[in-house]
Amino acid sequence: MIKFESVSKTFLSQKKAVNAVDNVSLSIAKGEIYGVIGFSGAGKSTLLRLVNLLEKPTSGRVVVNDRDVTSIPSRELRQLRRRIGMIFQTFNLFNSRTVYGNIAYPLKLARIPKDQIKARVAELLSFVGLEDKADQYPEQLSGGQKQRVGIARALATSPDILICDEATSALDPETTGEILKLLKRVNEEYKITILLITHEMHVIRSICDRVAVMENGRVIEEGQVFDIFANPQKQTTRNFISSVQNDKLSPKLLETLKKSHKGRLYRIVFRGGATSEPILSQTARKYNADFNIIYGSINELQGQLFGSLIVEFPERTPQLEPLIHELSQNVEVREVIDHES
Ligand SMILES: Nc1ncnc2c1ncn2[C@@H]1O[C@H](COP(=O)(O)OP(=O)(O)OP(=O)(O)O)[C@@H](O)[C@H]1O
Repeated sequence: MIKFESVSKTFLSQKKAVNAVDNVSLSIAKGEIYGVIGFSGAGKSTLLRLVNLLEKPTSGRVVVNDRDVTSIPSRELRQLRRRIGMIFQTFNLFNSRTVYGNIAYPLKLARIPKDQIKARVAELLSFVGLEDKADQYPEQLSGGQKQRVGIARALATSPDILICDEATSALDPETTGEILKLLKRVNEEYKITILLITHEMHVIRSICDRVAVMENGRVIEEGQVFDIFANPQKQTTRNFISSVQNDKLSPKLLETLKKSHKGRLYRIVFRGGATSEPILSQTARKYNADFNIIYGSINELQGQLFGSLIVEFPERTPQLEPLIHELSQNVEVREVIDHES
């Protein structure tokens, strides 16, 4: 559906070359929600803009719907762009047009007859839940409502692909959740492939099937969201994950816990299958040991359970070493000695 083949994009800025996208190869399948995450300046926006040729690659190929976008004539490019909807962090609505006018705009450009435009806009307004706002202007809408208009406008020409440039970054957490649910519906009900960029890991965790982590123009890690969460390879990825895991101990909290828990502290990481088994209690019972769960979180991710607990075993536990050894056959176990980065 979308393929980046050894794609690079270099900008010349004050006579210095900036490799915004550096030899990226990615393949996004039809029907997927694919997320690209990275810090500011990682190259995400540039990568996204290569899909509809708002930027031209310096080298490599970008293939969309089996066509190399860099080599197609401009008339065909216009047609291809109708197959690719785009939404933005700042919504980019026309302030002088009503909600109706904004959504109708791409249909007018495509010379669709007026009665068909009316029917399509009505359908889209109902889909995004703004039936009663057709005659209002963007300035009369909340951020979430503006993004709904942005989504309706992007869907107007029935695209196959929706690209989202930090679509929820300007919204509060509750509105973000609503917009992400709407994007999920866009994907499921209209079967639209979504490519999104974000710097927020919770966006990836909420709706993406696969994720690529970008740093300095390169993809440093890529895969199924669950696999990346369960087994991150790079420190940048770990940092993004810990921003949503909420189970890392700060030095201050560790100090407090150690004051009130004098035993040995272990972090036990659960990934997928292991969470459905009572491994911890079974193993502790076998060794006749007590334990105390003192901190942690278990979340759902792509239908699987995932998370970690910090467990205290009393210092006097008689067979602690074999118990920990047996536990670590099934789950990841590590002693919490110092604060964790
Ligand atoms: N038109 C341009 N001319 C010169 N340099 C550019 C241009 N566009 C982007 N860059 C540079 O390319 C690099 C990647 O920028 P890009 O906007 O793609 O990153 P990003 O990950 O989307 O960051 P942000 O989230 O801040 O937008 C940055 O160093 C940026 O300064």
